[in-house]
This record gives sequence, C-alpha cells and structure tokens, in this order.
Amino acid sequence: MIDASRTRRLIRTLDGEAGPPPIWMMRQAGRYLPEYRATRADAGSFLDLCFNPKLATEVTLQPIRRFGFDAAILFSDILVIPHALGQGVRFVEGEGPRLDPIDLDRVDELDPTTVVERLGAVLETVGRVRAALPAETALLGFCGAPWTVATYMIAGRGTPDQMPARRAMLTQPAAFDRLIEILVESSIAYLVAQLRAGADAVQVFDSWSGTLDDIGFARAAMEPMRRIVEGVRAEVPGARIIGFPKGAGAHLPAYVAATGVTAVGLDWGVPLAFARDVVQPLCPVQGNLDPLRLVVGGAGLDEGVDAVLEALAGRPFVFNLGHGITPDAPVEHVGRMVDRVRAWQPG
Ligand SMILES: Cc1c2[nH]c(c1CCC(=O)O)Cc1[nH]c(c(CCC(=O)O)c1C)Cc1[nH]c(c(CCC(=O)O)c1C)Cc1[nH]c(c(C)c1CCC(=O)O)C2
Repeated sequence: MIDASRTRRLIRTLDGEAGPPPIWMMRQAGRYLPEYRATRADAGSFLDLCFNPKLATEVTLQPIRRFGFDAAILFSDILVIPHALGQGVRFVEGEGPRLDPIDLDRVDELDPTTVVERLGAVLETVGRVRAALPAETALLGFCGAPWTVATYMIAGRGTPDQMPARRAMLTQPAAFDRLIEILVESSIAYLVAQLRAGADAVQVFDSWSGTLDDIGFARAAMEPMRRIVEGVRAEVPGARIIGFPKGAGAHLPAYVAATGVTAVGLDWGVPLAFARDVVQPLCPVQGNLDPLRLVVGGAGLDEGVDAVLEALAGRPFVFNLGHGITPDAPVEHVGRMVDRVRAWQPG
C-alpha cells in the first residue's frame, strides 16, 4: 500500500529516520500571530472558533503560510471532549477555561459513545485542512490525555497543582478510575476519527503529569495511555502517536516502554544529555526549547536552539518547544528560530 504520509519529513522522522530535523511548534496557531487575533475577533467565542470548520481551517493554516512548518496541528482544544461528554465548558477572556464541575458520584451519566458524532465539526476541519495543505506538510491531530483532561473536569478550571483531581484519585478511587476509563474510550474514538479524516499522526498532551507521584503516574498517566495506544492501533494499524507527558522527567523511559508511543515530546526541564543517552535510544524525541527563549530572542534564543540541535539532531528528532508558545513571543523571533533550525548542519 502506498502511504502518502511517508513523503512528509515529520512522518519519516516518526518512522525512525534521522535526517534534517522537521520543525513545528506547540500552540503554533495562537495569539502571538496578528492574523490569528484578527480571525479570533470575528469568530465569537473561542469554542465557536473551534467548531467553525472554515475559520478553524484558516487559523490552522496561518502558521504554515508564515513559517512553512513541517506539520500543521489541528486547531481545537483538549476541552472539546468534556464539552462533547455534556459538561458545560467556556473560556473566560484573560482567565482561562471554566467548566461546570462534575459530580463524581454521577460519573456514569457521561456518555463516551456519542463523542465522535458531537465533534463532527472538528473532524470536518481535519479533512478541510488536509485538502488545503502542501503535500509535504504533515497534519497532526490531538487530544488531551485522560489525566490532564480529568484535572479540568474535576476542578472546573486550571489549578496550579491539580489538587482537586489528585485528592479525588485517593478519596474516590472507583469513581476516579471510571472517569479515566470514560476518557480513554472517548480519546480512542476521537483519535481514530481524526486519523480516518486525514491526520497523519496524533499527539496526546499530558500537560499535568508532572504532579503525580510514582503510583499516580502509573495509574493515571501510563496505563490510560497504554490503553489509548493499543485501542487506536486496533482500529488504525501502525498509527503514529506522539506522547507528551509534561514534567514526567525520570519516568520517561518507563513511559515509552509501557505505552508503546511512536515518539515522545520532552519539556525543557529534561536534561539534554538524559534525552540523548536515555530516551532517544528508545524512540524518536521531540522538543524541547524553553518557550521563554523565544520571547527574549537574540543570543539567548540562538544558544538554546543550538544546544538542542547539537544534542538531539543526530538521531530521529523533531524540533519543537518544550511547551506551547506564549502570546508575548515576537513573530520575528519565531522566524529566526526556524531559519536557524533549517540552516543547521551536523558539526
Ligand atoms: C492544557 C491544554 C489546554 N489546551 C491544550 C492543552 C494542552 C497543551 C498545553 O498544556 O498547553 C491544547 C491546545 N490548545 C490549543 C491547541 C491548538 C493547536 C495548536 O496550535 O497547538 C492545542 C493543541 C488552542 C488554544 N487553546 C486556548 C487558546 C487561547 C484562547 C484564545 O484564543 O482566546 C488557544 C489558541 C485556550 C486554552 N486551552 C486550555 C487552556 C488552559 C487555555 C487557556 C490558557 C491560554 O489562554 O493559553 C487547555
């Protein structure tokens, strides 16, 4: 079978080929771009933008037009799953997400079987983006990892240390595990639908895995991710899946081995020598420039870009940030980073 994805540099890297590193950025469609802010202003609420295939396609393509990244990432949000499960979700300007906190005693009222149907508009965006992208540009779908999504569902908002969810895991273990299971099922169905609609690969964001202890990491981060990888590949054999367990640190080798992810995203707290010597022998890695270096620019940016490339670009490696780009990053600094990565030659 001819696999069109194989013509794309990002996909070849995920398949284990070394070569010039592909580059994309987490949150590459977002408020640091003036054209995003303009589209966003016309769209109504943030969720209206996520569920508007025409405008969501437009903002997905904006960073590709400007920088020629090797991958586009679907414009949506990890919180569309709670929304599709029937939980009230809204985004308050300047404050972040607000959800009607769920009653864990009634967790079985959340129905994972209709999630894909309810996210039809997002899946339409996937198809539209694929049709509009240059042939050499990969398209990434994504969802949030069950743990990270659960932290928002339980607290009703972002929290500095995820205390409400960590507490629920210990005080209401059966209901907590049931919520994770519902999110595993929803995520499998949603990722499979994205891959069938035209995504070349998917990334699963576990932004808050860093606050889990050893037992919690195995239970709420690794095991659910193992089931997602297995469940997606049962429907889409060979599906390429990037795990991004932010803050996982020394858990990373176990995470890769236990989950079977194709590649792993690294935050900027992961030492480059550990990434190169311990993680990269296990699978391709992606990351991990400190997003602050993109804000300050100049020598601080160049030094960070060079250090990441020198450590990791000799083996399968995807250049990225260690977390999302922040709204205060100047657009010129992004261009400078892209030029430097593209010009890099092994020394
Ligand atoms: C935790 C999380 C969320 N969303 C996401 C995560 C995981 C990654 C991470 O840790 O950053 C993932 C996400 N959110 C968004 C994308 C789109 C694709 C991309 O360009 O990367 C992706 C992949 C758009 C967005 N999601 C959001 C925006 C900004 C909202 C706006 O434009 O008004 C964008 C572009 C809103 C959002 N969405 C979320 C929060 C906490 C917020 C508010 C904080 C903020 O404003 O940055 C939840």
